[in-house]
Amino acid sequence: MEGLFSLRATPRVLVPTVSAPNHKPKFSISGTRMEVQKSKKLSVACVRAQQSESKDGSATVSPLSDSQENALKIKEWEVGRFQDEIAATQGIRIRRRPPTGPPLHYVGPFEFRLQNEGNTPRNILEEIVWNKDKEVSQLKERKPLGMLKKALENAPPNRDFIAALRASNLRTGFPGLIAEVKKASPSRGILREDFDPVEIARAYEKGGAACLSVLTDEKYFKGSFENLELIRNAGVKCPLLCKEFVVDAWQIYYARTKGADAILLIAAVLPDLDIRYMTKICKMLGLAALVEVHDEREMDRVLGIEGIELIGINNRNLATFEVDISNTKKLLEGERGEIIRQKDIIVVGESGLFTPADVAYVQEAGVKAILVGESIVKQKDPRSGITGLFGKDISV
Ligand SMILES: O=P(O)(O)OC[C@@H](O)[C@@H](O)c1c[nH]c2ccccc12
Repeated sequence: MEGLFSLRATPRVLVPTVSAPNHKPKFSISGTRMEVQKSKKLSVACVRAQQSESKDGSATVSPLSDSQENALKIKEWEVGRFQDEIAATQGIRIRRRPPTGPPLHYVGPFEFRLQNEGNTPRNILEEIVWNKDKEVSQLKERKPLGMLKKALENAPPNRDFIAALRASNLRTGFPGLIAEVKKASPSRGILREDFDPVEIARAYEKGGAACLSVLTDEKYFKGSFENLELIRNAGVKCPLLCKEFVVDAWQIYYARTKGADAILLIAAVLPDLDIRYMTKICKMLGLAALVEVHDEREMDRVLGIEGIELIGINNRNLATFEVDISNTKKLLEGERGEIIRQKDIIVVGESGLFTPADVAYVQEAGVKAILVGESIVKQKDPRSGITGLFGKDISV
């Protein structure tokens, strides 16, 4: 069941036949293999191509009639509903895109009407995801996957993100540090006015960071892929995490072409099937996947997925911004901690870490790595910010 209605992250999706009670499409697209696209234009084009393929394989383009376009819109709307329903069964409350409401002719005084909650995101994470979804569909049109795949040949070589964390943990006896190049956030506003990403990255490296995290979201975090590329091309040796809101596998390829060594996958946004599929793509591309959870349910989902090597526990709830570092401890207690040790998964304590006592607390809870932004990026000299964070100079 789950596999049938995979999200648009999945390149090829079997669209189920669902009959609309009051609408009889004049043609059937059931069983058609098509990519579920938000962009109606693209989907229409896709079905058109399917439709027009003749027996001898030659393609002729025949325009869709109004009723065919309507049938397609209904399918798209229905698939969108299924996606949200599947996500909801996994406790995911983030909807991938704004509800559009059923096509007009699909509702009526005597027909059933599904509620359209309106186009207002329920929280900041949902708003970011909706925005990202739009952004990605536009980018994809300019740089289709085929083009990205070619660009991979010229991508900078991969560095081993997880090995760097393990090595740093062994070398210093502290959790390996992923230091975040972060200019701003929706919860904290601007963190640093004089923001030179390369200078900050170099300072982090000198200060003993094992890896770096580079925010690439522009709208909410004032980050960019340009920053990622600049840092990568400046010869910084620490492996780089692309800190993005991934809603589409296309973004993983894109991150790799820009020199990322790891990418973030957020369990509050991505259903299990997406996480499975995306971690496989990461492996194929030689990227580490940092799978982020923030509550027990997300942790249990992720622990049930084969092949997960790196889990981040976010102490900040991305929907409410509340920060509580005891979250890391809570999620590592008991059986969960046991499974993590057995599977040799590296856990990263994320967000809200400011002092040596904070670091000791999450280390005691079982993390082998930490992800820190605000407390070190705000220091005049981020290098000494690292020394302050650990209460010790950890540089090589
Ligand atoms: O600045 P802090 O509190 O040290 O947090 C860093 C990092 O954990 C945080 O930026 C983060 C964790 N997960 C995210 C997901 C998206 C955006 C940002 C984040």
